Amino acid sequence: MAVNNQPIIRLTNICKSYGDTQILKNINLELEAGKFYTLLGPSGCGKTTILRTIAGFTDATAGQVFFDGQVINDVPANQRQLNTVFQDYALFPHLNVAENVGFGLKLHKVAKAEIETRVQEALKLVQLADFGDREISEISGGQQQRVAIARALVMRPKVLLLDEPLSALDAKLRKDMQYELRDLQQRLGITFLFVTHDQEEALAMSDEIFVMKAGEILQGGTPVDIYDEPINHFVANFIGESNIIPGKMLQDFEVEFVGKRFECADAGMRPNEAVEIVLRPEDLDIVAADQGKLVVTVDSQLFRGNYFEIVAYDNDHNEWLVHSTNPADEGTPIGLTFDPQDIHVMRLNESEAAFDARLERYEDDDE
Ligand SMILES: Nc1ncnc2c1ncn2[C@@H]1O[C@H](COP(=O)(O)OP(=O)(O)OP(=O)(O)O)[C@@H](O)[C@H]1O
Repeated sequence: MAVNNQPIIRLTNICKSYGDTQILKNINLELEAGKFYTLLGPSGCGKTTILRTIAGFTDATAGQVFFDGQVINDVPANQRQLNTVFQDYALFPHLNVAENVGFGLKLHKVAKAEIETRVQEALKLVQLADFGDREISEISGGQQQRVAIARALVMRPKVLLLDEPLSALDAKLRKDMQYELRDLQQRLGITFLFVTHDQEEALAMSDEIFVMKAGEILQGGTPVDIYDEPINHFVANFIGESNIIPGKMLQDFEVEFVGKRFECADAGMRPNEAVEIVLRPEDLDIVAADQGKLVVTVDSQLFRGNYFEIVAYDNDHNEWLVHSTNPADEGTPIGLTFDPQDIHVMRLNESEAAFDARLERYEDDDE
């Protein structure tokens, strides 16, 4: 028997332009069934346009949208087996909670008794079982957000598209909802494609993240892969905090920066190739100045609750961010040490495909 392992959603070479402005540039992505995916990128990079193209609210200028192996470019939005949760929830203020959730089923002429059962089921999933009779104006922002999710889930979609659904919530509620959404996705086992410009949210919730910039997907991968091995300056800078320092690859597993040679875990570049190195602030340890692999001078610091964030400069005027459990004295030199494995070396203009191929090649060589 054939095993169905094709992606539930596949985009091939999707382009979108408004007039002369190209908004999406050759987007290719695949979503497997049952996983939590996130499109992450700054405002205006095209995240919503990708969601709208998948949902059928926007036509691509070129390229194909596949759902379960079938091209769906010409399938109207209301006939696609997916639902969208919008940023502003788009609830109907004149309908109560249950009526809002059951609206789509009523439109599809589902029998009244079945609507009632499915609405109750959906409200239970989002922990609002007793709220069916409430007016929308009588529930909180977080509850409205859950009604919007219940309204989408009641249609039993195979894929749920979520466009910045947590952005209207305050920080505490937003965090609670991150857990709830992640838990809900795991319990239901349906595919979520979530849009956010909040990198912490993306790292916390996703099985896989696609990092976008100006209409392109720069890198896709698990949160750990993207955090540990960003392919370029933009991704390294956008995901987490990092020190990005110019350097030179001397040979495989040996890099030079701030005028010193260091062992590292990267390879496959040309000798003397200009590169950038990434060292995360939490991977740096402070020692006495004469014992450091590098010496930097402390410029300023902020107390962040469970650590001090120290800003320091080396002799080449590179800024270094260091997370430390102890404060440092401003204006004084300190030593920094780090594990060679924590140095990540990036080529200056490497595509994701070339990066992946190089990684594969030298990981094979290692064996
Ligand atoms: N109907 C339209 N006509 C012209 N330009 C549009 C239209 N819709 C979107 N755009 C432009 O396309 C670009 C991408 O918009 P999109 O909403 O996809 O970005 P986004 O990454 O979701 O941003 P945000 O995080 O701010 O929601 C923006 O520059 C936007 O102004």
